[in-house]
Amino acid sequence: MSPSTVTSVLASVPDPSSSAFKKAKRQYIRTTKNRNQDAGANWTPFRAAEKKFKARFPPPDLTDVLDLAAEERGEGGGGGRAISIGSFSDGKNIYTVPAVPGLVLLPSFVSPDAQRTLVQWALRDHARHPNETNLDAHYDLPPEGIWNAHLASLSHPKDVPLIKTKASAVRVVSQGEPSGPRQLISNDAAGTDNLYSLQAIPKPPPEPSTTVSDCSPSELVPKLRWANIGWSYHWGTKQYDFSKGKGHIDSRLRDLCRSAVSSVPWDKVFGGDTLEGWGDDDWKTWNETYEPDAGIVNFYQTKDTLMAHVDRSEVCATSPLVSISLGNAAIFLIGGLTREVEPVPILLRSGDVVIMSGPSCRRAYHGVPRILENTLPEHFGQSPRPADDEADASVSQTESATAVAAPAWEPYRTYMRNARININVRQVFPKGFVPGCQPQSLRQ
Ligand SMILES: O=C(O)CCC(=O)C(=O)O
Ligand SMILES: [Fe+2]
Repeated sequence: MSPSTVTSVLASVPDPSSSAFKKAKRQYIRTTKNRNQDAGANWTPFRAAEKKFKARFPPPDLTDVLDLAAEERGEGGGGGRAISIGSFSDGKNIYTVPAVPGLVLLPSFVSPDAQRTLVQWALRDHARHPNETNLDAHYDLPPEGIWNAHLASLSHPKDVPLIKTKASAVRVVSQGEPSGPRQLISNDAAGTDNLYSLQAIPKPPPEPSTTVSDCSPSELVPKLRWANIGWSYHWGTKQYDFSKGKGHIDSRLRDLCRSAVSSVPWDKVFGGDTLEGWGDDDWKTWNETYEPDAGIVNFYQTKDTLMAHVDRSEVCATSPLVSISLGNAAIFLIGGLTREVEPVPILLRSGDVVIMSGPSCRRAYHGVPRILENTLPEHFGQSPRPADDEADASVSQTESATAVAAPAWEPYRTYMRNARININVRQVFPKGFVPGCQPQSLRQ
């Protein structure tokens, strides 16, 4: 990483004279006083990397983080770990990372205009009924969704109805705070062979927390953590609940994902492969068969992390998972089929697209141990072009005239100052398949 990149990224790590740094140091001394010096000896390489990047004190050394923006500027941020396999007309590259076969990185694929549109889409149009969010288990949310209730409360501050909790007087076992980290639940990998037994597993609604209280929409907005799109993901069992039907996937998001997938020269990614572990479907047909049908919108506050996990609930175990980063930058770790594989740390900036594809990468452990504070790009200070509300969010490689700041954008900017949004889009089923048909239909 070049000195200029190091400086801009390290701006997110507290300065040693700041009170945040001193507080982190005090906390570190307090919590490590009685710690066994060998505590880290049994950590897997993945766990050790998570610990390193999560640490508030001492602040992590980011020198080895794969930074493709620096690579694009010719400053060598890839350290030889990423290979360009193609480029767009504006000169931006498409990269693979040989250590993780099937991983494709498209830095700055989403234009600043489209990033702002996607942020609006995620908060305003997506995190609301009928899509499920993490808050639904615990609160009676208004039908217009928590974000629109928050906007209304900003316009009418004197008349803000409280959001009521769902917990009844009966004591129930809490499943944790609504804003807490994701639970560690081990789930069976979905496939054509066990789809029907996985469907039969009971998928009860989550228990409402008894430790939360009624609060205003604005207090709840920072507690938003995820929203489902398309097929409904059941977080308790980590399996899809097809009985709920297939939710809508916004056509602009679908087109964006399809354009990312079709821009990749797949023969350069998998051309030398033996096709072992691929099943029926392989990369040669993705231009016709790739069809996103589910996804999770992740909302991170800058202190949040996402622990190591494998996304194994999709029947399509090799087709591309398209992951779009918006807002503050993050460290993304991706390793291999077990936590024993040393992960590659990758700096993901707003507008970057990660594609996880093929049998190794789709089942690789990955996670987000750190969001980097104060890395919101400047263009989040500008409102989208007026037409963007309805406009196509697809990649416009040519940036439009600077937008005039509009009061309507201000709440989004304020939210994004301390946030990162990740839109994680998956293909659960082969194109055209409808669950509930005979199992054989998957194999035709
Ligand atoms: O936030 C990210 O970049 C990754 C999210 C992720 O891995 C997931 O939603 O499964
Ligand atoms: Fe994931």
